[in-house]
Amino acid sequence: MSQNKKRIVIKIGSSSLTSAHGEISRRKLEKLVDEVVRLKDDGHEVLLVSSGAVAAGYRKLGCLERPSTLPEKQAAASIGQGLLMESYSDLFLSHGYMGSQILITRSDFSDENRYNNARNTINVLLERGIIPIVNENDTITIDRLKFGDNDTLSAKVAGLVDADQLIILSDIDGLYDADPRKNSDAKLLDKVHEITPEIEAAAGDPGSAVGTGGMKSKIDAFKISMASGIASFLGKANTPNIVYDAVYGDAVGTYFEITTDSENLDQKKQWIAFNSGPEGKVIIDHRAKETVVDMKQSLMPGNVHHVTGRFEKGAVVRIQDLDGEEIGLGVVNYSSEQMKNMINLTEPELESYDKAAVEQKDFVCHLEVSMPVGV
Ligand SMILES: Nc1ncnc2c1ncn2[C@@H]1O[C@H](COP(=O)(O)OP(=O)(O)O)[C@@H](O)[C@H]1O
Ligand SMILES: N[C@@H](CCC(=O)OP(=O)(O)O)C(=O)O
Repeated sequence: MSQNKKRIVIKIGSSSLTSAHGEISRRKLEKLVDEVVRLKDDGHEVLLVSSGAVAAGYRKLGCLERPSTLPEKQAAASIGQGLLMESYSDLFLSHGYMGSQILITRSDFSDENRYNNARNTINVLLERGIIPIVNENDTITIDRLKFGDNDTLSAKVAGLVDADQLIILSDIDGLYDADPRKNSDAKLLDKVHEITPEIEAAAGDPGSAVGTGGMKSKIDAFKISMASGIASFLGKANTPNIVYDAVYGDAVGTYFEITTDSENLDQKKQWIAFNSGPEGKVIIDHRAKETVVDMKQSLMPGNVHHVTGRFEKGAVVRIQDLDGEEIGLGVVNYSSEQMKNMINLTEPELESYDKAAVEQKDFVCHLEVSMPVGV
């Protein structure tokens, strides 16, 4: 990749793509496509995470307003996703570019092989100049297994493809220090280096009937992107040239900047922290906690106090202290049964277990990502 060529992930929300009647607005789609085309013409790689399937489909399903039951939303998405892709494909082709559809479920990401496979596929598309268009596979995913909103999905996808920038477009021109609907004095924050508890408290619910995540889910997304070392931006979708200006640093909106102090989890740790879905718990005492967190050493078999749940070697588990406080997540080198067997062994007896229980390279500390990991 040449010095100025960037890999950019752009997420656009339902409210920014649909008309007041809830159907896809051709004008809004054209504006977005025009901006993506400008970036492509400049040589950048662009991936879109586009919402809008439910909003685009519910009227054609015969519902007068956005449905609230899961089966109806899924049926609406089944209609709307096709319409959405048809419009994107037509528009990109009219500029000489090709779009491609990628529908993802959370279980695709919780399986490390499928996660890596998704990365390889998307890399091929991006390297060949295609514009991958990602959405959650709404039609078949059951509620419990949903990403739920496309904000966090976009941050996870940005991490997956090792993007240089994540741009989230919404119906508001950035992050305010209070919910602007409830506080007329709320001020736009143009730069954020850290998601503080104050910022979390200021982030409220969706601003429209078609939006799902609100500012809360955007903040969760920015926590993920920042922990993954990805510079990010939040701005208003209908501002002229917003995407282009966001890439070149001149846009009105909120820039989430990466500093030298920022965490920059490698891809394995990103997968452990944000995608894996932990299976059981390994409980350790306070001395072992110091070893793992402060001294940054691996967790040895002798450090394991007890385990709960069943897991196999290679699983991701929650690591907690004796008070039940979450320390982090890690990949275990032994199954739960093996760990239960090793607990009452003496030092010499433990010598037959020559591997760490959890290696430091496979451990993500809760503090490193300033959020409960594995959610
Ligand atoms: N602190 C805040 N700063 C900006 N917007 C906020 C804040 N708290 C709540 N919001 C609301 O979040 C909305 C954007 O989220 P959402 O409706 O889910 O949009 P989208 O469909 O673009 O994902 C804004 O319209 C705004 O009303
Ligand atoms: N996957 C759903 C959108 C879910 C979602 O996050 O919506 P939004 O809050 O508008 O970004 C759809 O395409 O309708």
